[in-house]
Amino acid sequence: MVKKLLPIQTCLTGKVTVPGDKSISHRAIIFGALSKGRTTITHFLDGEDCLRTIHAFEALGVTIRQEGQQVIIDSQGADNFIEPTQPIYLGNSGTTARLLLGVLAGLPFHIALYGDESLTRRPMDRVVQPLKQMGAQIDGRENSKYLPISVRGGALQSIAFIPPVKSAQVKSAVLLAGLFGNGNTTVIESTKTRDHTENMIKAFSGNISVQDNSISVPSNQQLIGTTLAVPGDISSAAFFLVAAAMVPNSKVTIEDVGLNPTRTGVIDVLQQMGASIEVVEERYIGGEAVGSITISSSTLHGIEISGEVIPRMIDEIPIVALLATQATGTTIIRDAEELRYKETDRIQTIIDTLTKLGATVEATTDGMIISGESTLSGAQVEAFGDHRIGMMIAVASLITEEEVTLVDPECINISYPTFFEDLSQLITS
Ligand SMILES: O=C(O)C1=C[C@@H](OP(=O)(O)O)[C@@H](O)[C@H](O)C1
Ligand SMILES: C=C(OP(=O)(O)O)C(=O)O
Repeated sequence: MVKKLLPIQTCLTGKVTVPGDKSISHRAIIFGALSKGRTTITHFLDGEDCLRTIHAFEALGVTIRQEGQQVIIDSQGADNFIEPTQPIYLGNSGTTARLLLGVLAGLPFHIALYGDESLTRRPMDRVVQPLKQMGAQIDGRENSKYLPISVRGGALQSIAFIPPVKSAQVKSAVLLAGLFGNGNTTVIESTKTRDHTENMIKAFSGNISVQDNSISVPSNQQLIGTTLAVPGDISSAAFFLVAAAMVPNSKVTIEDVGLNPTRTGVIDVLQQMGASIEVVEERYIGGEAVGSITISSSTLHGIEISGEVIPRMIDEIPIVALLATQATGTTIIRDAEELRYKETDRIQTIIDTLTKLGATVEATTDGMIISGESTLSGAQVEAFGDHRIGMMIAVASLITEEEVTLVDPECINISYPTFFEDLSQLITS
């Protein structure tokens, strides 16, 4: 399919609530399935990736009822899981693959996993290596680096692990496996990554200790089902934050959005670039800060983006790169090599896409250099099946001189099925 996207004639105004956080939605299903009793989730992200996590736990015999954004899980915990007779399909979802591997490592089953073309290219050895160290038998393509992968799990040994990559998925996989260990499992991070797994273990009445960047979880815990409201996804909100900052005379408020400090790097970076943003933290749900963000069109300048902020905004780098094309001066992004291991090599796909739209962008090994204040032009562009690149193109099309044709808009359903409706609701007629 192709979608024709017209430049905006007016501005963006109003309020919007974005769908539930993808990372929290995945974890709510996983911990609901591992717990005893009923878990009720509201504002669940009804996107393709999170549906893969639901299907994986259904394959393990868990009863899950989904009606749009409400999900009810009835489970008796992992002791009652059953061995699936068919391989489990993970679609495009890296989070499902890596967190599920952590759970399967502790189950007395033989289970095979496979994914779509993109997921089949993404590295799994980052979780396979520590899980093997804990005692799971795992076998996959190219020395267990890639899917398809099969797991023979069981009783595990608890370990202390320092992830070689800055990844919440790796941390979470090891902590999940730690629940099936024989003592305390500890993960020590060099740079803090999103901490939704830690918050959720507490929300499900579990024990976890967090001291700076060292996280320890004891084994043999009985998690208890709970009721959870998922905050809006700041990674989805970022597309509207950038759109409002770029399009003259705009002012947009995103309500009920997650403001967990391990995720708000995009707010810090937009502020440093000169954006006029007001953040109001209103409440905590399940250990997660929630509030509203208001942003107005702003005069922007280039900055250097590197270091500890990178994991706090890793999925927002494509849309921030677009914003940098509209800022004066140069923006340099460093320490972001992890972008090469996402749904696409995002350093390459950002460069290819923005260059095709007329921007001046250069790749480096761990980031990019963006020269500011380009006039963007219309073109036929592809998202390469990557939802974040698809939404970046849609936002770029608001300010191009001519029409943009987006070749594969359906990939946006992976994380934001109602993206185009929510965007058009903000466009003032
Ligand atoms: O833990 C998570 O839910 C996620 C962690 C990040 O990946 P890494 O852990 O690979 O950095 C992020 O890019 C992904 O969208 C979701
Ligand atoms: C990288 C992403 O997700 P995942 O790793 O779950 O595929 C993303 O949503 O941008």
